[in-house]
Amino acid sequence: MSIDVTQIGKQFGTFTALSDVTLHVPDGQLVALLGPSGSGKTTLLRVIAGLETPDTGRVHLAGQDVTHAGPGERGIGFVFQHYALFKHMTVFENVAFGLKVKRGAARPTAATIREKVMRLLSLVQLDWAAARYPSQLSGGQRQRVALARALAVEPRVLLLDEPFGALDAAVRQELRDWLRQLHNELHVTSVFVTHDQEEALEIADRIVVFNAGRIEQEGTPGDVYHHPASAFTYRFLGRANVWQTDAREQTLVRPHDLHLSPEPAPGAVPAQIVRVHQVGPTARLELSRAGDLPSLEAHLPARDVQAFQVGQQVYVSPTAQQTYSVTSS
Ligand SMILES: Nc1ncnc2c1ncn2[C@@H]1O[C@H](COP(=O)(O)OP(=O)(O)OP(=O)(O)O)[C@@H](O)[C@H]1O
Repeated sequence: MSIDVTQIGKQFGTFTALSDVTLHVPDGQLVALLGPSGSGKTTLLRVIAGLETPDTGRVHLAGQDVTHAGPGERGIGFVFQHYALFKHMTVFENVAFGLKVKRGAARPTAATIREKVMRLLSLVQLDWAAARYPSQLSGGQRQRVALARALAVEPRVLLLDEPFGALDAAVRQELRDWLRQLHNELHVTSVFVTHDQEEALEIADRIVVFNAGRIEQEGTPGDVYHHPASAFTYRFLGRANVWQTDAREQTLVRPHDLHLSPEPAPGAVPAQIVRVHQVGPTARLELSRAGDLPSLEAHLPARDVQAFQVGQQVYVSPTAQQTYSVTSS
């Protein structure tokens, strides 16, 4: 089911949480809302869910105006950062809950509920844990139960608010891959809030970058990463060096786009290696430049770093760069 939000504005007192936000999410897409803390991502998710009423603008689901419909009328599933499973219920009962509380004819038979819950549990690879309690599961497993529970009522839209935020890096990675796979199977239109750019770039069909209550840029992961329209997006999507700056313009370079040579080369500027930090396949070098030019961070494949050492003078040139007018940062 497609989602359209049009010119949404939302104030909390004098604070503007959302300003003129217009967004189209086509049916079946997985879209990431990406931005710093406080930029309005969760507020937009809550507006789509009907948990927050916008001051201005409209919300349409599948072309139908739901701006004033309650959350229960929208057919939306929600998964939050902190898995709110019922502690006193087994995994099976947690997933079955939304089906059991349905009223009258909408309530499936016990056999249908059982079959559906077990199918969902096998989809999230937790059928073996049906009789366990949440306290007997890891954080990642609990989050998968939360997702199965949200899917049980067959939502037309799935909203995920930092669903893996509380988990450690390895589990996050595993759940990312798994969520992407699940989405490929189910195609439920999904909106996913994160402040982790890698997470967004890896799993989303489209990325919407938020900055201070506004949409800064939107596009495919490739679009926003390779063609950031502003210094804000460039900086938010990865580490950035200020190569050159003046009153009007600023040139930014990614650490892996800096080329280092022990010998002078055309276009290369002298710098001194201040620190070499090598863990894993990539080495990080800190470089200082003469005068008051900002220092640089360069990333090299670990096998290339042997040629360089702390204190050495090197010559640095960018292999790719982006220039922005200073007002856009
Ligand atoms: N009910 C509320 N009352 C007052 N201010 C609020 C309320 N809800 C959100 N805000 C403010 O609106 C701003 C946007 O909040 P929101 O939660 O949408 O940001 P976010 O981008 O999701 O941030 P985070 O990544 O930290 O969750 C924040 O400054 C927040 O303090």
